[in-house]
Amino acid sequence: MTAETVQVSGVTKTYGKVRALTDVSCELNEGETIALVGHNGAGKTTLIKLMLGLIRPTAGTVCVLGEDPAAGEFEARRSLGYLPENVSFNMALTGRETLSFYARLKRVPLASTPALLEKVGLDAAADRRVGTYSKGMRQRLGLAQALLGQPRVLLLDEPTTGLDPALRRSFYDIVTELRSAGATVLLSSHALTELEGRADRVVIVNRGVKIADGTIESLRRIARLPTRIRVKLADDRAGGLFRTGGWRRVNGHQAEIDAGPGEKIELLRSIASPEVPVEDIEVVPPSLDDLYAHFLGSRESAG
Ligand SMILES: Nc1ncnc2c1ncn2[C@@H]1O[C@H](COP(=O)(O)OP(=O)(O)OP(=O)(O)O)[C@@H](O)[C@H]1O
Repeated sequence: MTAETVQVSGVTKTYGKVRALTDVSCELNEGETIALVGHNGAGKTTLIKLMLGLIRPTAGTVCVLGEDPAAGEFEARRSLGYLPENVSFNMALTGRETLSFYARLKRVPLASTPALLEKVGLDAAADRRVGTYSKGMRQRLGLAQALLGQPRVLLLDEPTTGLDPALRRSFYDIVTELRSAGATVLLSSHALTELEGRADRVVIVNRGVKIADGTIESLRRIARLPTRIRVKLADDRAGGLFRTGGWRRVNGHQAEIDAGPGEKIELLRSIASPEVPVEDIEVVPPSLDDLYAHFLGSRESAG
């Protein structure tokens, strides 16, 4: 069994009259990458700040690496890495000086910083002032700071904002490496499409309430959303294809249908018939965007 690193139990957090989280419970495990997904203001940053011990829950408990993160002597703090949504650095310092500053704060050996700068692709720019860095470079410096001390739990708030596609890929390569080393990586994000295939689990929050929590596969099973089957026909003849109701012609050579749970295999068999001049078949399962919209919609209609 995998070990639990973070445990949030029945947490409610209010800021004055604003209720940011209501009775949220979730566990994060070792070697797991979790996507924390929700609208603006859903409560994602609040949840991360609670895990960091920057704020205290109004009700409920938070336990990180066996300790209360808001306690004065939170020993496990050095095993936590955090990348805030908006990284702000002293513009007058160089990248190397900035990272050394954080290494001292975290009591991490300074000797570990050059390798981190290299890991995030900033070695060549390490002696330039941060004020001359692009947004993506600052984001990468933020990531290097979060990686100081080989954290066991990494909390990354909107980490890929400002990164171009190549940098995003190298960012996710780093995340994969950390996960393999047993770290818990929590990524809060709006960029749902890029999280597919990268997150082991998805936690969806809406207006401070957790509305879904599971692997993408399990959420697909629960949501029972249709899988889209798209076929490319070799010519204008559709053969017996349209005998099955539900098909839509996309254009002269393409048609698609939404297959409900349990219908997919039967539909694929009917397409495989020699009567149908199929050139290509594409099977598109519901995306994370579709699942998110589904869970949000079912919550809204329930309440
Ligand atoms: N210090 C604060 N004082 C008062 N209200 C706050 C405070 N911090 C957050 N809130 C409110 O709590 C709610 C949750 O905010 P939070 O920042 O956790 O959301 P979020 O999901 O991270 O949003 P975003 O995606 O926009 O970053 C919002 O209504 C926000 O306005």
